[in-house]
Amino acid sequence: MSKNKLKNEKPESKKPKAPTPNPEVLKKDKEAEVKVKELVKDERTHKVMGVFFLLLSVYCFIAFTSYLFTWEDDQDKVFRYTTRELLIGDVKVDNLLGRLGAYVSHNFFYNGVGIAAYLFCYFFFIIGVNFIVGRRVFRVWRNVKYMIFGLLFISMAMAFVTNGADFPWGGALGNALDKWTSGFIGKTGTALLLLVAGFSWLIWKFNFDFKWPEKKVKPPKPAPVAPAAPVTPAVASTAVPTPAPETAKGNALKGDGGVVVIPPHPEEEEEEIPMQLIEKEEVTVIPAAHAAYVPPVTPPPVAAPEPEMDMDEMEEEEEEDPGPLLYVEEVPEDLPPAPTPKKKNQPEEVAFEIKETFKDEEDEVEELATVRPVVPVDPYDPSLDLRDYRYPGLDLLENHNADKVVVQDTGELEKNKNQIIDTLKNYDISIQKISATVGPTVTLYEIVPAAGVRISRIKNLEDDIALSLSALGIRIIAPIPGKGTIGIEVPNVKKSIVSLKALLASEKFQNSTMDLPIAIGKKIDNENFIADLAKMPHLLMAGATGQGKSVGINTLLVSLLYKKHPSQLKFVLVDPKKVELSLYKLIEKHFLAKLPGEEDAIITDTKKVIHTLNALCIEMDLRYDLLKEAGTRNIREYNAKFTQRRLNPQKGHRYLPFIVLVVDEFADLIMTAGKEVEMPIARLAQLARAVGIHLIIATQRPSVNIITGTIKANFPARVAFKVSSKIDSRTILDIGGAEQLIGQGDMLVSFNGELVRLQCAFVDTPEVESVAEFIGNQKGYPDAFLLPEYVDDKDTDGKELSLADRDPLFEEAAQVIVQTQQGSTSLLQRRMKLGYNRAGRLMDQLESAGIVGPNMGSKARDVLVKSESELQEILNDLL
Ligand SMILES: Nc1ncnc2c1ncn2[C@@H]1O[C@H](COP(=O)(O)OP(=O)(O)OP(=O)(O)O)[C@@H](O)[C@H]1O
Repeated sequence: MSKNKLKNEKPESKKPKAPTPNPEVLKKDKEAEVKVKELVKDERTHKVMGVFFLLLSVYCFIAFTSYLFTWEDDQDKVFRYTTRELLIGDVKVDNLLGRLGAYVSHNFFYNGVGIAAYLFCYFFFIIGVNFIVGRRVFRVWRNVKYMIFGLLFISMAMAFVTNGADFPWGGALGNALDKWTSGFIGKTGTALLLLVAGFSWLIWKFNFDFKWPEKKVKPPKPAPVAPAAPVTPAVASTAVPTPAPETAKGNALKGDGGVVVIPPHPEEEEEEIPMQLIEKEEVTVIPAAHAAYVPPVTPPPVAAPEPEMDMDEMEEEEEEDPGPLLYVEEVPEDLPPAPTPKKKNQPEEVAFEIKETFKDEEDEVEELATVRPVVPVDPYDPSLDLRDYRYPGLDLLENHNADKVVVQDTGELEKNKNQIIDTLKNYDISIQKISATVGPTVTLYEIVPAAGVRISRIKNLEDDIALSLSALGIRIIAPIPGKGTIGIEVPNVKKSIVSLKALLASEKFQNSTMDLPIAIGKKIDNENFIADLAKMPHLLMAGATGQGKSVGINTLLVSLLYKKHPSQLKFVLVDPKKVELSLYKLIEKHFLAKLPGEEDAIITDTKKVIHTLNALCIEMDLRYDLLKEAGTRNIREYNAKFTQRRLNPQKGHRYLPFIVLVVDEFADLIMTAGKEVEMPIARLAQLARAVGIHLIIATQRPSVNIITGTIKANFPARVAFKVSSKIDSRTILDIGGAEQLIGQGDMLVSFNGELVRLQCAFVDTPEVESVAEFIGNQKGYPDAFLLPEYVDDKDTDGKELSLADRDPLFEEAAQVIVQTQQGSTSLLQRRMKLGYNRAGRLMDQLESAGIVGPNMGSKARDVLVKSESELQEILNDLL
């Protein structure tokens, strides 16, 4: 904390507890506070615990193994001496790990569980691994159960088998169990008990197939008819809903999606489904005749068959699934498909589909029963698609010597203070008090003027004070909003760099729960300025060339990359300068969005910018439709509902990532495309906030013809680096001051009605490159996030009703309309992810082909073609 206060000559200022005009000055840096709770939650604490347990495991292993060879001598000593004498005294033992090793091993083996003590090494090991890796690699509860069983069984078995041996094979526990059981059921009974327990465990673990060879097995029916859903145990464990075929419709018991789930009758199942399958699915498999119909669902992307679950996994399922075995429940019709790759052990998500494999005489049961376990459902986790994604580490960033405290010359501070006082005195302005706050780039001198002094007088002396201090970039804030003081910002002779690394490492950023946290820089009092882009909700940046805009954009982008998973955020990058954002090409498959069919995700061509902006507008409209259908008001509520699986992906619902549009040189776009760019930007700025689309627009030339009133009105948050004139400053901030900045990341942020001076955090190009490389080297999505297609009206004008030039999606649209029998443009939009214009044109073409009737205003058009075969004939005729 580099906060210094200068004392005034006035006596009252010397009072130790004089009220400071600026309580902020005295504010402690909150980063220093370390709360125990946070410490416990801290990843590093977990890693330390992990290392501890791993070492404990190794320690026990060495001690135990050594004990196997040295027990005879060491046991003697352990018996001979008291614990105190043994541990503190000077007894010589042979155990590799000394007296403690001998003592611990003796207690584990002799007084404990004998050779089964090695189970503790295993247990410490799994705890250690779980802590270090930071996730449940080993299931602890399952292993605890195995441990308890293992300790009892192994110690007792060893005591029984080695009865009378000198070495404590079974330990005190084994001997006691053996003694009691032998007395109770005799030696033979104990042997049988141990065999039963041993075999039970083996069967439970490995589930051997005890098939009696001669047993007549009723010939099973051929494998399921449904082409997309073969009935195999693998499918049974698939976490993705599978389609029910058309034939199932005839047997629907409940068209509204209700499901009756009945455990199978053991006799019915026994001969046709392998034992394992029956056991696994006993909760969900039902005889087809009893099953209610679940409406067919679209097949999910092909999922690799899962290996069969072993009994442990089933056991886990049972533990985790408190749901009843028999229940009748409405299936929430809007259940999204589970994410791929699928999580093992997610019985709640299993959509099991079984085709009755044999008919009875009346051929009654030829149907597919689709059963969906209904409660409870795991929340949908969009990040599971890239479940192994690792967030970039802070080690990829540089400190830029930011940790070195740049000590300001106190002499200089004193000199400046005196100069300010003298200059004001020259104009007959006396002051009560003056204090200084040293920031990274400027020092703020706060003045409390004497009673009766008019603030405007001090304000008018800006140039004189600058002259007297012979410094550039002096800014006078009169008064400082919210305080009864006047601020004079004077550039420091020695400036310190604010490294992005320090900001990202700060507690405020690390613990932030903001939707889109951006670490912008440090305030004058060295407080970190971290804001939520989602709340801003857009950012307009201006600054003359070379003043830090590009660094500023990188700072924002890198902050977001450090906090967001690729499933949660997509960038649309517009870079007319072609070089500034090209580094981000590496993260195309993780974080970038682009137009379908485009090669490059970073847009440099003005024409493509227009298409992309319009595509974003379409995406915005589509998102609003989705929000409306879901009965939600914003992306947060919508995504919350979707992750709770209360929205049906079959109806077009999907998890909506935030989209951040970054335009590096807006002026260039406006010069070349004018209104064509301005209009979609203004639309997005006005409306896109609620649907999670946010804009960061930067420009070198903040003139009124570029930052028009429409644009300005929709960008409440604005950032100004140094600009060349007061007029530019007024254009961007509605107030002068940005022309007084000193460059190199010195900036003014106007946000929430406040104007704050910040030193922008610095991140260098090689750092951005290594972050992008780190992300880019990881497995990404198959392609960038695709925006909806946009077809320029101008490209198609005059052709639309000519069938020869019909839209490439014509056939697909016709099929959608005929299958659903709804002549609705918005249906086409949603199903095919199209913009309104294109869907409207397609509808007109369908009308010309006689597939739908004429436009009926707000009502859907009539569908004139009633079956797909009829449609096929029409399409063939059109060829
Ligand atoms: N926050 C910062 N801290 C320290 N130095 C900075 C900071 N931001 C920028 N600089 C310095 O200023 C130089 C120019 O910055 P930058 O490239 O971001 O300017 P620009 O406004 O994007 O310029 P142009 O419009 O010409 O691309 C950087 O190379 C760096 O040396």
